[in-house]
Amino acid sequence: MKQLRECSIEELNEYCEQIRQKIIQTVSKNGGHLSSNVGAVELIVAMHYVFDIKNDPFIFDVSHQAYTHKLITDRWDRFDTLRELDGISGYTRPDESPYDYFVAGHSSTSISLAVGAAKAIALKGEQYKRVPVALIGDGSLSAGMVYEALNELGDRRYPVIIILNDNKMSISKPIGAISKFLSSAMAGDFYQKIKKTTEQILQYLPESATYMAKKFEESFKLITPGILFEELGIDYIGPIDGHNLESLIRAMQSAKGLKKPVIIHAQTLKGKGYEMAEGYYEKWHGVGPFDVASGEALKKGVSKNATTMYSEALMDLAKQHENVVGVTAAMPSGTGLSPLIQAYPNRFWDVAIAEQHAVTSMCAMAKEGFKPYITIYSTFLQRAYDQVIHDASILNLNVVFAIDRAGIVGEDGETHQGAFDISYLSVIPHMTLMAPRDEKAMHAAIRYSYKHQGPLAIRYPRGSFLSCDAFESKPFEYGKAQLLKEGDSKILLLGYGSGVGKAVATSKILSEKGIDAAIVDLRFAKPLDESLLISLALKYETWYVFSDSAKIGGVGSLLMALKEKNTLHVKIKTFEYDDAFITHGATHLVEDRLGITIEQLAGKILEDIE
Ligand SMILES: Cc1ncc(C[n+]2csc(CCOP(=O)(O)OP(=O)(O)O)c2C)c(N)n1
Ligand SMILES: CC(=O)[C@@H](O)[C@H](O)COP(=O)(O)O
Ligand SMILES: [Mg+2]
Repeated sequence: MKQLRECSIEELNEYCEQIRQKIIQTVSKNGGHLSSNVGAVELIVAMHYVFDIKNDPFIFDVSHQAYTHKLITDRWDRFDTLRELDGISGYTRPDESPYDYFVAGHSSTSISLAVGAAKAIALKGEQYKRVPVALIGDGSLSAGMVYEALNELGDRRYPVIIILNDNKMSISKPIGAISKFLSSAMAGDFYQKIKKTTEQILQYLPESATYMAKKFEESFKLITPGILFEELGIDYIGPIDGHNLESLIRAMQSAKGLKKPVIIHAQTLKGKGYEMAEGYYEKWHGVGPFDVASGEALKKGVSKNATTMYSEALMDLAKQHENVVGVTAAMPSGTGLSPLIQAYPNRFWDVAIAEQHAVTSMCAMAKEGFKPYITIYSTFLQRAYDQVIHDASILNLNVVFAIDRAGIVGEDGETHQGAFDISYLSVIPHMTLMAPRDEKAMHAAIRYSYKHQGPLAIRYPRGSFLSCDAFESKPFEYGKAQLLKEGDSKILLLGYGSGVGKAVATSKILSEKGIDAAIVDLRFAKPLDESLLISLALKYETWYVFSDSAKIGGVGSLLMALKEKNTLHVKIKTFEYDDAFITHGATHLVEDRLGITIEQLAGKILEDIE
């Protein structure tokens, strides 16, 4: 394969087509982020053509759109292992390739990384030999962290190239003034025509007139999105066609020559090159395996997932109580809030990728007497941790954190696992933690949540619960657990949330071996049901904890504290996650790697008994 820079535009376009087909074929088999990636092919090929991957930091925001970068660098042959356990990650990972500058998965970090890299480059005296290049999408431009970075960059003026991939989509249709501003009319054809006409006139005018004409063209920037960036001290180039390699290469070369902060505004079509996905389709952002010809999903979800259960339960509550409101941070379908936003557009909002704003704005609504449901993935709530403490908990406000994707999420890997919410929330005064074990319990939890006083976190998994139908569903009562079954042995299995189903399944394996374990559904991790647990300690001396969460600060450690406080004579062993980030791959394979499948857990208990 020739070096990119030796290729003609025709050859580069051909190469883009090969890359696009490779992405479509691979994602159709493995699943992954389709429309973001096929829409960014020319952008990334042009980046590699103009900039030096061995020298210039290539920084991909979220990096879910970086498949082309992986294919160009050193991973074409391994690309069919995309998102598989021990395979290529769906995000950039420096431990996967030296060409991946930084890890990503959470949005809007790229410009801060570029500013930091630029500072380091300047301090090392490499300022004009290396330049950070950040690729960021229009959706990711809505998060506050971007403006923290632009604020400094525009002032310090380090040479940094920002490539804005504006496909007028986040996961779903983007909301907010910034996306409206980016797609303001003047950024479209009219401005391009004026620009082209100006350039044509320029060719025939004497030098002196050129200056005036240049000023005339510059003045038009005042009515393009460029004004936002130019006023912040960031030079603006665009808007340009993000699928036209010649325009992209020319823009990137001129940006590189400016040796100052520049943003290139490239307009692309999300899903470009796979017709069914071209345009504004939320469903083609993150997909499971699908048939390329028909676009049909190959794996249909069998049982109702926890997200749908939550969505239905919240809809019931919203119908009953007008003061129920809620937000999502740019994930209306992923969190199940779409039906509520449609049914009650004045009470449920998508606030864009703005988790901190989501939390704090809902705290003001709670202060005003509303009952907000802040609906957010466990991993993305990490972005608003201070707001949970500072704005929701100190005032002991009646806000509900509906924490989706709690536990192992699978192919998204380290940056997305919902491992830490129990640990990071249980330490906050006034915070209550609870978790339903199945659909009936989800409805009961949401009914309970409405009357709960103070901040309340309800966690539930990606996908569906394991069945617990054998046991009666009871209304939730503050701090109360539910003893599901007594046992003849001295063994007690304590489940929390999705862990209850695992405890139930494990107990079935034990009973086949003649071991009759008791099972308790904790229902609350904070506060624990102290009186019940003290009484159970008298009968069951060995406790096994089932919770999809990190060990440190998790349910097991909360139980250890209760044991210490009450001098309980019990041995406690938790099956929560060790102190390590959890890799990507199908959840059941990852759990097997961690040794926490039901069969493995039953085996560990049997080993202890022997
Ligand atoms: C902090 C954070 N919140 C939410 C998400 C979920 N998320 C992943 S990609 C995405 C949309 C990004 O849109 P854009 O930047 O326009 O990229 P595109 O997919 O359109 O190329 C969102 C909301 C995330 N990765 N990080
Ligand atoms: C890139 C990103 O962060 C999201 O697209 C995420 O992958 C969605 O996860 P779910 O598939 O669990 O909704
Ligand atoms: Mg976008």
